[in-house]
Amino acid sequence: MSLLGFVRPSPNPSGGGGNRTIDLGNGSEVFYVPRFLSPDRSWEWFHYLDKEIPWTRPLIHVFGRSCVQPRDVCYVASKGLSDLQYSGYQPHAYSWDDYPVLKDILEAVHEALPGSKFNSLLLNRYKTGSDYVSWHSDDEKLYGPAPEIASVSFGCEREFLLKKKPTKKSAKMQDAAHSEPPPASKRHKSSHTEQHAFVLKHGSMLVMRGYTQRDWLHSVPKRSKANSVRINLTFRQVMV
Ligand SMILES: O=C(O)CCC(=O)C(=O)O
Ligand SMILES: [Fe+2]
Repeated sequence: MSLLGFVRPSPNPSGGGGNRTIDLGNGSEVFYVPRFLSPDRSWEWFHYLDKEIPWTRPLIHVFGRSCVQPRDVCYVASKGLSDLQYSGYQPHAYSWDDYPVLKDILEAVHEALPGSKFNSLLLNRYKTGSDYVSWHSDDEKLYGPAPEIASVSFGCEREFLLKKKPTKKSAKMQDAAHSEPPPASKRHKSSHTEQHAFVLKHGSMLVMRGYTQRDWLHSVPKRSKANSVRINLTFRQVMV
């Protein structure tokens, strides 16, 4: 444990401490560190973030429709980067200097992931189990072709799902099958159902690497039993 209060990942990434590396195939990988930060420090940071971050719930545009984003968000970025834009929404970029705790968390992430140079951060707050993020990938051009994304979670545990994007071939097969879903016994054979689930713990870090954004989708679905606030920080590197 360092002064910053975080636990270094073990030298063998898939070894002790519950750390898990999942090889998703074709150059995609997920690395999960359940005890990245100590619980006490994580609660201290949770309360700071809950209170001090200027959370907003913007109007976004998806599939030709406007809707309120189903969670609170905020965006922090270094000066001089290209603007982030998603779902017809361009968030205001706050400065790291406005929120010193974010710099401490960034330092902890950089120390744990040698070579990483994150310069932007998307913050999410899920107030209840009705808040969620639907299936998507963070494949915006400004992150480059194979971005590393580090996601740190605080508060209520929520499920994080990953599923493979349908390939052109499997999409065609689905079209041919029309509306009837396949019988349960056949479902596992479809590439659509290749899926992984993680329960993201208070103080944990999950890292997506390689071609995960190109080839996989991820989501945090609604959960009626999740009855307290979860805050999630996703660190990214905008290419300059
Ligand atoms: O809340 C999470 O764990 C994921 C958030 C996410 O996927 C995103 O901000 O792009
Ligand atoms: Fe994402």
